[in-house]
Amino acid sequence: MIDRFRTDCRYHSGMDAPFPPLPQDLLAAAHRLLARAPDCHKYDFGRVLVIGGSRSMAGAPALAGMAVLRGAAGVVEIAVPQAIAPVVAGFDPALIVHGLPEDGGGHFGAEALDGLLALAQKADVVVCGPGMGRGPALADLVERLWQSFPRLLLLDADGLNALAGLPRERLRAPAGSRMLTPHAGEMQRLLGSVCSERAALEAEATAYAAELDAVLVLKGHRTLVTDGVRNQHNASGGPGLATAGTGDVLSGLIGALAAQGLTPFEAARLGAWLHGVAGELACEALTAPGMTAGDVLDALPMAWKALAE
Ligand SMILES: NC(=O)C1=CN([C@@H]2O[C@H](COP(=O)(O)OP(=O)(O)OC[C@H]3O[C@@H](n4cnc5c(N)ncnc54)[C@H](O)[C@@H]3O)[C@@H](O)[C@H]2O)[C@@H](O)CC1
Ligand SMILES: Nc1ncnc2c1ncn2[C@@H]1O[C@H](COP(=O)(O)OP(=O)(O)O)[C@@H](O)[C@H]1O
Ligand SMILES: [Mg+2]
Repeated sequence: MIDRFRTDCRYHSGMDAPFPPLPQDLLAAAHRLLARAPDCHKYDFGRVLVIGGSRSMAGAPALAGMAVLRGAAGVVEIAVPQAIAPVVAGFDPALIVHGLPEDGGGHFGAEALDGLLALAQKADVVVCGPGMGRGPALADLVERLWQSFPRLLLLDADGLNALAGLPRERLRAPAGSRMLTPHAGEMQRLLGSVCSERAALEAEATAYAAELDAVLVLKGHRTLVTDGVRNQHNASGGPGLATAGTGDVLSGLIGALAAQGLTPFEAARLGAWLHGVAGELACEALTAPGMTAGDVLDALPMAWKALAE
């Protein structure tokens, strides 16, 4: 019964090792993150800005922000519409939260754009989209970030929905590295097509990543990480991750790894691996039906430990 339960929590059942091995080429990068100098300080580990949230979705940017910290970046700032700022800050005292002007629907308003771009200037990585909703100013925000932010911009959730509404010719000249983390539904929206077969969707996603010169993480069972040329599937994780908010955790985690100096392709692959291992650990402790995204966050320290071993 116990063995059956353990294998239900992961999709590499049948392996002897407790977790699927990390691909060899990521080991050196992973161990660089684990080794900290005695005189280090938080700004050695990068700053991430999370932009997201809306009146009904305060949890998504909070989960992403917490995953930035559990992903070992030194500092996270979270920018949200002002009405939800106290709620988001209440998730954890380590979060720095900025409230920006909102429209009547509880999304960022047009007056928030300059403030958001100013906050981005200090960040090594911007994660934009979790819980952001679909307000009228958001396409403009994403277009301006795409064209002007000179470091890694990671778009997830409603950041991707805003991107899907922009003509592709306006995305030709990004100012820095770009990463997209869609689930299958968001990927189809980006492509503007319905593609229900996974292999065909992966092929289209790869071509899309190449066209945009972006790293793309197509999430789900055996998450694909592609930069349009290199394609890698993640081997960790399992069905316990099919619960609200786990994608928000992944976006913050990948942002944190990139802020610590991993390349976007490395950060996406290591992030997917750690996230999957944390999902397996949470599932083994709590069952797939019983676990939540907060449990994945709480299991991330043990996933780091698995990496260290
Ligand atoms: N506590 C919170 O504040 C939470 C907020 N969330 C936010 O909710 C907003 C909507 O996100 P949703 O993920 O619901 O997406 P959407 O509502 O944009 O898309 C969901 C649609 O895509 C379809 N779909 C096809 N393949 C899918 C797949 N593999 N996974 C999921 N859906 C698939 C679904 O059937 C559904 O029709 C985002 O801003 C997201 O960040 C969620 O992350 C959940 C938690
Ligand atoms: N059946 C599954 N097997 C493995 N991983 C899964 C499965 N279902 C969902 N996941 C993972 O859970 C996360 C869900 O992300 P997403 O759909 O964006 O959720 P949300 O928007 O609610 O945060 C992704 O990392 C995805 O790979
Ligand atoms: Mg999501």
